[in-house]
Amino acid sequence: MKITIIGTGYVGLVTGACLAELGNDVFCLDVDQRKIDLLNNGGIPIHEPGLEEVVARNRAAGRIQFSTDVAASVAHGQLQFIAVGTPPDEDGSADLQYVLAAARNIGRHMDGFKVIVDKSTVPVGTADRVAAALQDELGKRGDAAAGSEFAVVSNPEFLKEGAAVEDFMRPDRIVIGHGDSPAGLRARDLMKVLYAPFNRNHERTYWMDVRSAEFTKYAANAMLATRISFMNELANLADRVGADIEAVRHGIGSDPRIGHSFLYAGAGYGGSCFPKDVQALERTARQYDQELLILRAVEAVNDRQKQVLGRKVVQRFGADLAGKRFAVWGLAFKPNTDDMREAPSRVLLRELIERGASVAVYDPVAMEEARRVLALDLAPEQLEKIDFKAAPMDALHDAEALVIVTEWKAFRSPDFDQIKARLKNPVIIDGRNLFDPAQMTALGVEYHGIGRSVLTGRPGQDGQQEAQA
Ligand SMILES: NC(=O)c1ccc[n+]([C@@H]2O[C@H](COP(=O)([O-])OP(=O)(O)OC[C@H]3O[C@@H](n4cnc5c(N)ncnc54)[C@H](O)[C@@H]3O)[C@@H](O)[C@H]2O)c1
Ligand SMILES: O=c1ccn([C@@H]2O[C@H](COP(=O)(O)OP(=O)(O)O[C@H]3O[C@H](CO)[C@@H](O)[C@H](O)[C@H]3O)[C@@H](O)[C@H]2O)c(=O)[nH]1
Repeated sequence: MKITIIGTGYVGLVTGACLAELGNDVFCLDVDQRKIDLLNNGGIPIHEPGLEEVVARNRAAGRIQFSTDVAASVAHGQLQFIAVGTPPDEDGSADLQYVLAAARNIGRHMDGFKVIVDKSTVPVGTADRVAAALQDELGKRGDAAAGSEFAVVSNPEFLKEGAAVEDFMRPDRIVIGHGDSPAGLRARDLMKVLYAPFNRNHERTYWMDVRSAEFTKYAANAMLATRISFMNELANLADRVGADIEAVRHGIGSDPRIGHSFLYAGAGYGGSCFPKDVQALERTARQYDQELLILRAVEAVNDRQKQVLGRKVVQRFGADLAGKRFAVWGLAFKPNTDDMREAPSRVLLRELIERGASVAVYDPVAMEEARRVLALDLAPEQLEKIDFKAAPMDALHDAEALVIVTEWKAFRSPDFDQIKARLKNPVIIDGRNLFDPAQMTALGVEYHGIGRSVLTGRPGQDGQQEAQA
């Protein structure tokens, strides 16, 4: 099929590349000329495992093209995917300006039947606004195409960064919301053909009305964020009462009604989705005079959890960190990505620097993006306190402690003798619970995990700051 993808970011590029991989003829549009030039020169603007190969293969086969030409993009696909950003507005609601601009562009140039597929994460009711914006543009036209038909369907995306290609190619489910007008049913039939290759083994598509599909996306992210905040809150309590949150995780996850996924306590959730989507759903509820109490707490717990590593440093080394140096491993909000959006490392670095410390940092792929983002977060003299190192062990020299923020695979089995030899004190503060506390004690490492104080003989102590917060 001929498909246009509007927005060539994480979701648009992965969607375009994967649909091309299935034999479709894909046109990727973006307003960012630099991004399009980079892609046309064989580059990839994001770090996403496997993506470069899929893009290269399909570019060579002539199945994917990149352009800023709006008219050509509208002419190309009968299916027009909207995959532009929906960042939080000042009040936390989703900013729909890019989505509506894309809709207007389609209305301005379309000629004949089009299906607008909303892949961006958008509040319930957005499809109606997309249809209205597009219709408004059509109404301004005096040509024969002004009466063109269209349908808006909702097809939210559930891929995770760092595993985006895999998630897209092997989805747990495909959610499609469509209307039941003749145009809506025609759109449903085209979507059925498009997604048929994903349904060969078993049917993965859930067909529903448009509003339910829009809602499903927020419900999924809100549920996952809730599980994380729930576990983080319990981990802080475990630190105080002397229980091991990892044992508790296994103990509850073995109940199939609960399951093992997304129960890892840590330094808080980040990324471009959970923080903004939880906020946006709360905002939608308020617009309808309802308060989502659970989600308000999920957000508050996460804001506090992002400070947990800073609190553990202060608890161990005191509030005044002037003249002290710390090593930080991991900057990206999660492994296998260079995405720094809402990354807990940003909260930690700010706190350490504001308390007078200097920091040596290392991340396997996010160093360049971190430099860009931290330059926006911090004043120039604060930025100077950050030393970007080329290898994890280089960050340890003269540091009071190693703080781990992101669970990259390369950090899982380090040489602890080297770590001990380089650090000033053999202290590891682990925001992702990578290591076995008993093994750390045996190795002579003073280990502070999240919710694991019972195993290091410090129940009550590691939790003190949480109690005061
Ligand atoms: N990143 C994820 O893991 C993920 C997963 C599922 C859903 N989502 C949702 O998908 C949407 C896109 O997210 P993303 O992370 O891919 O964003 P992104 O910021 O990486 O990419 C968005 C792209 O859209 C382009 N753009 C903006 N306006 C445009 C226009 N009028 N025409 C053409 N291009 C335009 C931007 O230049 C940018 O390249 C959001 O709603 C997000 O919530 C994201
Ligand atoms: O048990 C867990 C699992 C995750 N996290 C953190 O949660 C954040 C988000 O992780 P993850 O969900 O793996 O990454 P995202 O790429 O943000 O993906 C989420 O957001 C996307 C955008 O909406 C959705 O498409 C995905 O389904 C959804 O998982 C990261 O900071 C993780 O460190 C935890 O702290 N504990």
